[in-house]
Amino acid sequence: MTTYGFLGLGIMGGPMAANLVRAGFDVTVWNRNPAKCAPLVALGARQASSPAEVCAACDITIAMLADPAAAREVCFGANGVLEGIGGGRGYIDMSTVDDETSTAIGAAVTARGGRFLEAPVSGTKKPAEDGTLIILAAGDQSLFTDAGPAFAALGKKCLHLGEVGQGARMKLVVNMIMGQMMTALGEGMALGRNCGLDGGQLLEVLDAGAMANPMFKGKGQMLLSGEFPTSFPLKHMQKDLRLAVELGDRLGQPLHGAATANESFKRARAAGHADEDFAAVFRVLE
Ligand SMILES: NC(=O)C1=CN([C@@H]2O[C@H](COP(=O)(O)OP(=O)(O)OC[C@H]3O[C@@H](n4cnc5c(N)ncnc54)[C@H](OP(=O)(O)O)[C@@H]3O)[C@@H](O)[C@H]2O)C=CC1
Ligand SMILES: O=CCCC(=O)O
Repeated sequence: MTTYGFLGLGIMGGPMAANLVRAGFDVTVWNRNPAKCAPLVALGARQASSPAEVCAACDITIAMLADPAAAREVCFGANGVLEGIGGGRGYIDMSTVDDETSTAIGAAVTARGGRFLEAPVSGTKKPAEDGTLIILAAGDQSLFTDAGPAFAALGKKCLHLGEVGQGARMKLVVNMIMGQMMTALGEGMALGRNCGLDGGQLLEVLDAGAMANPMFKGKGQMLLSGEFPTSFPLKHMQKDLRLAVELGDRLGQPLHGAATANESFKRARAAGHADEDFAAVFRVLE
């Protein structure tokens, strides 16, 4: 039976690794802060002391890390992925990173004799817990096939988008749209309230018409309550907008809306809302 490693047990990685254990897979976990391994070990996972140890021991290792810097450090750093990968074993990076980072990691893993797939996800904390993520994979086709049973435990939909880089690009485009939807809702709520409208009725009107969507429904309630319990940290959305704007810059593609949304998220991050849910961008819009 295929053995799995899991690197990065944050908001997303913790429940994803737990779903693999619950699905009956043999799972070995590692996290920079080792305390986060304890709930997984209690479920039946093994704990390793470095990414290298995980990659050497497991047929397929999955990573879910904060950002490009974290993904590079875990791959290229001391006792990192490259020191354990090889022999056709697989490495699947599910973190949201830029295409250049993913391509560099993929090339290094392949050069060491490993197989590489990028597989960022749409869906947040609850879908991670429920195993209903949307997996945006790209890269080694044989690894995509081999990891199919694990993807089935993690997600409700799984696409193979082509060469490494296409998964990262799809994820950044999707989140670029989502970030702008969030600032659009926040500005609408701010203007509506300032001109005397009822916020709940604004959400009711939106939900009844062509703009109805689950995100406005869920995040709209956060705007009404003024509470922003974290599913998707604001700092990560700002990172994604930054990476999307950089991608547009490389391609000479104007991204006026994304650049403006990025500035709002930067302000919110600087104002102390980095670890709140990304809906807390409302704080700097209201
Ligand atoms: N939350 C969400 O709704 C979604 C998030 N994503 C993406 O998934 C990824 C993870 O997100 P999420 O779980 O929310 O984030 P968290 O901030 O909760 O977790 C980040 C993880 O990265 C680890 N990490 C950070 N820096 C380093 C480093 N330098 N070296 C090693 N490990 C490091 C953290 O380790 P430690 O515990 O030690 O700090 C932690 O395990 C991000 O790329 C995010 O954009 C994608 C879809 C939805
Ligand atoms: O990257 C985070 C995306 C959150 C979501 O898709 O709901």
